[in-house]
Amino acid sequence: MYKILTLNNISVKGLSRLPREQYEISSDTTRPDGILLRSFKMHDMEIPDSVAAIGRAGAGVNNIPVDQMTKRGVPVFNAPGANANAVKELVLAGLLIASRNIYPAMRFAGTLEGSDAEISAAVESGKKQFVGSELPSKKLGIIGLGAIGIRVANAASALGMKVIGYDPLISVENAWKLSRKVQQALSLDHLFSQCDAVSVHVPLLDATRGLVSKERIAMMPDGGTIVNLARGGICDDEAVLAALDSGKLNAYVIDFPTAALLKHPKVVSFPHLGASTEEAEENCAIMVADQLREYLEDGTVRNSVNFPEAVMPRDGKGSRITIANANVPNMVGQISSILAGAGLNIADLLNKSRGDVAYTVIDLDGGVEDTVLEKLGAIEGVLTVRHLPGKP
Ligand SMILES: NC(=O)C1=CN([C@@H]2O[C@H](COP(=O)(O)OP(=O)(O)OC[C@H]3O[C@@H](n4cnc5c(N)ncnc54)[C@H](O)[C@@H]3O)[C@@H](O)[C@H]2O)C=CC1
Ligand SMILES: O=C(O)C(=O)COP(=O)(O)O
Repeated sequence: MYKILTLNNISVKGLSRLPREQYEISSDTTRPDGILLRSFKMHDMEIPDSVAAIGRAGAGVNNIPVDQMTKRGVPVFNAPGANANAVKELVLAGLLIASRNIYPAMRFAGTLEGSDAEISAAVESGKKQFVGSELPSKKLGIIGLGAIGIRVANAASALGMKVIGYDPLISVENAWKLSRKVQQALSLDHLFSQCDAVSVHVPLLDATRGLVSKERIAMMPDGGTIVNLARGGICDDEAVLAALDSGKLNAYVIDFPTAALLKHPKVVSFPHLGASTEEAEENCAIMVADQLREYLEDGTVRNSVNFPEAVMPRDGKGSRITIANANVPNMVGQISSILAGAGLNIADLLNKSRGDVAYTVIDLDGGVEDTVLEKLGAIEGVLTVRHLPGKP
């Protein structure tokens, strides 16, 4: 029986991918084999050494101590693209809320009292305070052309906006998906200096912290909008607030409000709502539950943020061993010597590496003794050894 600890509410459709006769799922289990979570902050948590894998039902993994898990040989999975449409829709909503002054206009309408005739008169005289602008008159800069950025760029372009994107690490697959109308920015400064609105869609990393800075905001045309549904910290909030006060910026759309941001009338705050749709919650939970199950049962690695992709078909009968180790020379040599020394025949073998981690999947013709697993675990640099018995 595998034990799964949930640290957030995970969609039932996702959890149902883990059969109850094999999986015990609980929010307070001890010694779990796997963890499923959304935005729970794991950095201050003691992660039991029983944990073999972690599944993030979403995109961002800055709430998970990924480096620490890599050193332990524990893969962290996420659900790339599974909530991207939900975020795209909220970005478009944010742009429209800001450009049409929808929030103050709704507040104004909500305060009106009197007869229908009086309300009608107040509506007609009051509406001039909320005159907005239309999206096609604006140029939008997208920073980060991943699952979300691509969708925002294509949708904004289809709505008639001029769109320019910046992503020096764009994948070939994503580049193929980008509308031909989207221009390429050669640098961040090139993007900021010509965009009325800028939307960030990068992970929070050392390299992206404070990316929307005082200096870059100063390059924008007056009256601009910043949209940040990516993570708090990517924009320098103090610089944004100062630019809102001076009129340099007209609006800041944020999914990660702080006390200072909530007080400002030009800030459009959402309560981290980007991925909160039934569809996205289900998509993410299903994707990550499937990946966690495949890893626990077969050692397959798909969509990990710290492990190499490793998919080796399995006939199911023989034993499978998986080994995560430091990515140094002669590991496969040492592993196969130990197996040969124990008289075990390797039926199939896959070895992949990514950064500091290498991962080996070995199918054996027969079973394997615990003493052999102990010898494998004792090789210097080996992080984890898992034995996945054959299935009938
Ligand atoms: N508000 C919400 O509920 C949600 C927020 N997010 C946030 O959005 C982020 C992006 O999500 P996805 O598009 O799904 O991820 P993704 O991994 O598909 O795309 C990220 C893109 O950023 C690019 N990138 C990385 N560093 C960069 C840099 N320094 N400059 C420019 N581009 C850079 C990468 O090349 C990649 O193309 C997540 O990491 C997460 O923080 C994601 C989903 C929901
Ligand atoms: O997927 C992401 O990165 C998100 O920010 C979504 O967070 P959530 O799962 O809604 O807590």
